[in-house]
Amino acid sequence: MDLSEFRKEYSDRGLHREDLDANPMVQFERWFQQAVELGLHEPNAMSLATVDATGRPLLRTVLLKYFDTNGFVFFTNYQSRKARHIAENPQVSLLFPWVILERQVIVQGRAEKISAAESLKYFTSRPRESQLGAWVSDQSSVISSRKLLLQKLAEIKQKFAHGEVPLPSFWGGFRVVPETIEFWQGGPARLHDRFFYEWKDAGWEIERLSP
Ligand SMILES: Cc1cc2nc3c(=O)[nH]c(=O)nc-3n(C[C@H](O)[C@H](O)[C@H](O)COP(=O)(O)O)c2cc1C
Repeated sequence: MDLSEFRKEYSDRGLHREDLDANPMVQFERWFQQAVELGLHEPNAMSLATVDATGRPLLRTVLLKYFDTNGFVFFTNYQSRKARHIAENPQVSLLFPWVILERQVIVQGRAEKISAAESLKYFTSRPRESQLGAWVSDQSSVISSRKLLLQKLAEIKQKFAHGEVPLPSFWGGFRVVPETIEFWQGGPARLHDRFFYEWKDAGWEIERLSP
């Protein structure tokens, strides 16, 4: 299938140096809020790239659950493939594909496990079904059938029939502490605007990159 005629001209909305906040997390918050206001489906869905011990990269989607000046936090199974990669190499990359806004944000940084207390705070805010689901899935391992998962769910439901569902020791959050963050805004004639923030000696430096 030839897709060479799939071509869109981008608007001249532009991104100007003087409009950027000195702190990329503040800039990210602005863009995130605009994505929410536009009604984007799952604006907090992001691609997470990890690298295994042999240097092979792998991407998957995860949901950003909160962010602040310390970084971006997502939740997962600590025994999953992504968690194994992070244990071998904590350098990761995140990508927010806000294509409908003619935008993308790319983050490079280090992934760090958050504390169990911080994970618990989020875990208790989840619906009970999601809490039980965390117990059921031995994420990224091979399973012979879906039936097995449903059996396990029934067992877990019985086990935790009364009271609160405890936080599994194998489940929690990672914080991606950003080292670089790039904001990309599509422009006419493929002359897009790109601004690259890099953390250097206790401060953020900003450079414009050629599209
Ligand atoms: C929209 C969307 C959101 C997802 N959110 C998460 C998430 O927040 N955490 C998670 O562990 N997996 C999430 N997943 C599933 C992951 O993409 C992936 O299949 C899973 O984490 C296993 O990845 P791994 O085997 O590389 O560790 C999501 C998938 C999609 C499509």
